[in-house]
Amino acid sequence: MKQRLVIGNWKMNGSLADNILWATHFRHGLKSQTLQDVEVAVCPPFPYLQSIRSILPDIVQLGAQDVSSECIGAFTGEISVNMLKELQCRYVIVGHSERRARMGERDADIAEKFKLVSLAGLTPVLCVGETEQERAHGQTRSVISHQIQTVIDRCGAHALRNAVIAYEPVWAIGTGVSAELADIQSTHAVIRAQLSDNGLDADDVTLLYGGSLKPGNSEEIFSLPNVDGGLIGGASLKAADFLDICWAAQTRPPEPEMKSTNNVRYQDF
Ligand SMILES: O=C(CO)COP(=O)(O)O
Repeated sequence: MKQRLVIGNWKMNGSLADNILWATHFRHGLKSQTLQDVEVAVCPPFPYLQSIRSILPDIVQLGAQDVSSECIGAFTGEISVNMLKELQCRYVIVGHSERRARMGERDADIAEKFKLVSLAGLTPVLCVGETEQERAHGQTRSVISHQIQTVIDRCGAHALRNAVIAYEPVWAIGTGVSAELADIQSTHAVIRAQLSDNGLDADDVTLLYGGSLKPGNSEEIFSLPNVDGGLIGGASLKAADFLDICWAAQTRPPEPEMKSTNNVRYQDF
């Protein structure tokens, strides 16, 4: 079975002190049991990348929440892919719906970012998903298909090999209401069909679900045959919750007593 991937996207949350505490708790929590068949990554805010890297064990990968579509030069406030590489990022999120909506990022900008990330040898995490309105108009498939096709047309299908696509229905993000299992399953199947129409194998691309994924629903979502893991926002902000999601992603589940249902396990740290 394919290794699952669990990525925490902290967005613009926490102070330096909070995030250092999170990483310290997570490191201690990981010691309680070896994670099997799961790759874990966290995407802290840019200024904290280096501090978090220095605390987390090497088995936890670092990711960035965004990247510039330019390589170098007079682009005030931008962060290049080479800078992310220097900071030991392995994953780079591109096209998150919050950036599409609030920063006006278009599919073409996102495809450019995707290209730079893959050329740099890092792994792009392409976020796709429909808004509430698009869903109500029955446009889910066409929206997602366009988001993916723009990247394929700009970068070539081969660029998606070993890449990650995260299906994040916009209406499920931060709402506490995740998509129905059947909808996740069918949308992921549609994405896989599009990838295969473009000459890719089903296993070439890691397909994540994101949107109100939490300890209470992660096990059933990860059990869907087309889901290779999750991209987690709110529930990644508590180390204990994120750890529980990581345990749930294991293909061989942990012993029941190793699972945490609250933060008690961390009181000593
Ligand atoms: O946007 C997300 C991850 O990128 C999902 O956020 P939530 O898990 O808070 O719904």
